[in-house]
Amino acid sequence: MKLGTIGCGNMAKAILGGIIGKGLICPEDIIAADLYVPGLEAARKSLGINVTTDNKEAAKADVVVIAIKSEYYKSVIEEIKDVVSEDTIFWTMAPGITFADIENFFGRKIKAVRTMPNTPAMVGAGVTAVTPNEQVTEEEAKYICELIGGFGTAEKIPECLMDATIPVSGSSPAMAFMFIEAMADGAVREGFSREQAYRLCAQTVLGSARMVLETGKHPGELKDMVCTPGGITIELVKKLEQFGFRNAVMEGMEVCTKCI
Ligand SMILES: NC(=O)C1=CN([C@@H]2O[C@H](COP(=O)(O)OP(=O)(O)OC[C@H]3O[C@@H](n4cnc5c(N)ncnc54)[C@H](OP(=O)(O)O)[C@@H]3O)[C@@H](O)[C@H]2O)C=CC1
Ligand SMILES: O=C(O)[C@@H]1CCC=N1
Repeated sequence: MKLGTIGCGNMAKAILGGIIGKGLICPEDIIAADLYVPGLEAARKSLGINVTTDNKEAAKADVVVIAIKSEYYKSVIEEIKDVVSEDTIFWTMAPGITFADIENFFGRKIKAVRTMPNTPAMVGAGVTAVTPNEQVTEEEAKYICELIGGFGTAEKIPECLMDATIPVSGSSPAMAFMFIEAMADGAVREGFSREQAYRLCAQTVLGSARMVLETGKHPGELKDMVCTPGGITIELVKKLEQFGFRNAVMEGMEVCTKCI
């Protein structure tokens, strides 16, 4: 299988790094198109892939990943639609671009898979929401999920939840990084070095996330295990609630979805 990407920015490079690193597709069978030549050259050097400034070249691949902003989809599809065959799997990752939009831009039915990846893909720990359209066979959907497995895990969801997934997993690394940064600021206030503060805080978040995934216990139960009766952790919980911690998170997620 040959894979092409249109757009070779942060997400495309993260995805390609995982797919190549896991040996799922060799670099020689990958071609990335972008307008930004220095970025393409850097990707060619670091990943060993073919690069081009001609989107049509990348669109001739069997699987075509569209890793550009939502607002460019219409014009890019206009540019490539004649070289995209009925067997091509068109892999999207842009907020708000629906199957109906894609069909409308192409003016015909095509095989499409909508995804919402996230940047932890850069370290092979991404989670990607995925939904194939009716033209994609089960075998093809399985293959795309295998490729996604190169940079993390895949979660199949219905198309109606795709936009709601953005604040849940697509954008939420930003929230997680802000949380780690805020914790580290608190640690620095107490006298820790930045380096040690980031290690302590990031490892704590990583370990806590693993507990949720590996114990299967409710996060509230895990939180309760930290809160010694009459102890000091429950004071921390109370203070966070007083400042609207959960509400701030949910409000942020709501506005993110509304912006799509
Ligand atoms: N970053 C993230 O965490 C996530 C991003 N996404 C989605 O993935 C997509 C890509 O995002 P991301 O990688 O962060 O963005 P980047 O800006 O890092 O990469 C996009 C690349 O596409 C190039 N580009 C723009 N227009 C064209 C065009 N007409 N033809 C070819 N290349 C073009 C850009 O060039 P130039 O800079 O010159 O415009 C840029 O190099 C977006 O739809 C985003 O919403 C989804 C989930 C997570
Ligand atoms: O901010 C954005 O538009 C993209 C979508 C999900 C993460 N980043």
